[in-house]
Amino acid sequence: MKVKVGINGYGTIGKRVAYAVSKQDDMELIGVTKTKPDFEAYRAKELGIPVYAASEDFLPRFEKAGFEVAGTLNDLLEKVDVIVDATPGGMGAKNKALYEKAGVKAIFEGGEKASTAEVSFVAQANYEKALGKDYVRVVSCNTTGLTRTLSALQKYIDYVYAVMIRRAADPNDSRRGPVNAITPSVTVPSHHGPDVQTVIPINIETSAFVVPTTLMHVHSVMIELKKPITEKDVIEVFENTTRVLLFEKEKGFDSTAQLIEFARDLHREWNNLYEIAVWKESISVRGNRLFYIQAVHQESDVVPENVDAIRAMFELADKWESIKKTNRSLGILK
Ligand SMILES: NC(=O)C1=CN([C@@H]2O[C@H](COP(=O)(O)OP(=O)(O)OC[C@H]3O[C@@H](n4cnc5c(N)ncnc54)[C@H](O)[C@@H]3O)[C@@H](O)[C@H]2O)C=CC1
Ligand SMILES: O=C(OP(=O)(O)O)[C@H](O)COP(=O)(O)O
Repeated sequence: MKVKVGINGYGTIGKRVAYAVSKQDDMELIGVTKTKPDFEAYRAKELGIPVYAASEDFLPRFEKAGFEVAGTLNDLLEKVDVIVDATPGGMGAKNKALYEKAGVKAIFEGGEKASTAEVSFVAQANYEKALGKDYVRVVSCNTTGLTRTLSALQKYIDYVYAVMIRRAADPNDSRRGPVNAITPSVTVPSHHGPDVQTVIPINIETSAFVVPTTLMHVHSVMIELKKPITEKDVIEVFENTTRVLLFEKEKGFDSTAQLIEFARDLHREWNNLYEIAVWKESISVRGNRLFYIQAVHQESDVVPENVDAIRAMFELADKWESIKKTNRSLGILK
């Protein structure tokens, strides 16, 4: 059986999840919704993806442009087993009633509150919790990044403090720019720590800043250790952690710019870097404190999580079978 998947909200995350779903042999991409017939809608059509109007209200825009849609969101919901809601943050909670009415399972993204879904999800940390569930939230890019590395170190953690240096906008988002400022989240701790706690039970606080860059987020992580671990051990843990890669400044990875260039050199679609990038030299143990610095490609790290969430919701595979299958299909290095 192939799970029939629809995508509501074909933006930064939605189009990448659509691509990833189309790469799975146990899933079928049935269609995507658009609010307007822009270049992304035309490109989807060229790729053979059925395009639906996000609601009846948007139909006149498509009619005016002579863009033939396959129907509206309600028509799409009749054809799918699961809908991935990748609409702007907060909209998913409002859409949930439509999904419930249609009897369709739904995945929500990190812009939604944890209470929107039955479980907040990062595959390698809590895949089993999503088995058979109807509503799953794939947590935000930052929460996914923190959870990937912290879950690998969980047994050593007494307390975590992390500083989140967040990109101001995605590369295609000219509405939020130009920017020339650093914006602190003045509510300390920022929402990221509590959000990690929706996935793994650790003691964590975060503070956050938005800076004028579009490429990636960077996290400076400090862990107070419950039991000793050496730098060599931490390197070994990360070497053996899926969807986490070590990068060396020594080899020219000075900044997020070279990490993105690396993804380009791999000929990754949209220069996606699905893996969390940890700077190897930044891993430092001083007394009972462990420090490291990592970067998160906000546009893509949650994409494999959406695929695994679908598998868990339909109980198509166990955790490692799903993670390995997703990794292979997207060229994730380990
Ligand atoms: N961009 C990022 O860095 C990340 C975003 N997320 C989360 O993913 C979700 C989607 O974010 P993005 O893809 O960045 O947003 P986006 O703005 O790039 O895409 C949202 C898409 O939804 C469309 N849309 C607007 N109103 C709609 C409606 N009523 N019905 C259907 N579609 C509608 C927009 O036209 C756009 O194509 C949010 O919850 C966000 O917090 C999660 C991880 C990273
Ligand atoms: O949705 C996101 O960014 P955005 O709300 O700035 O577009 C990213 O997932 C980052 O979100 P977070 O900083 O709340 O983890």
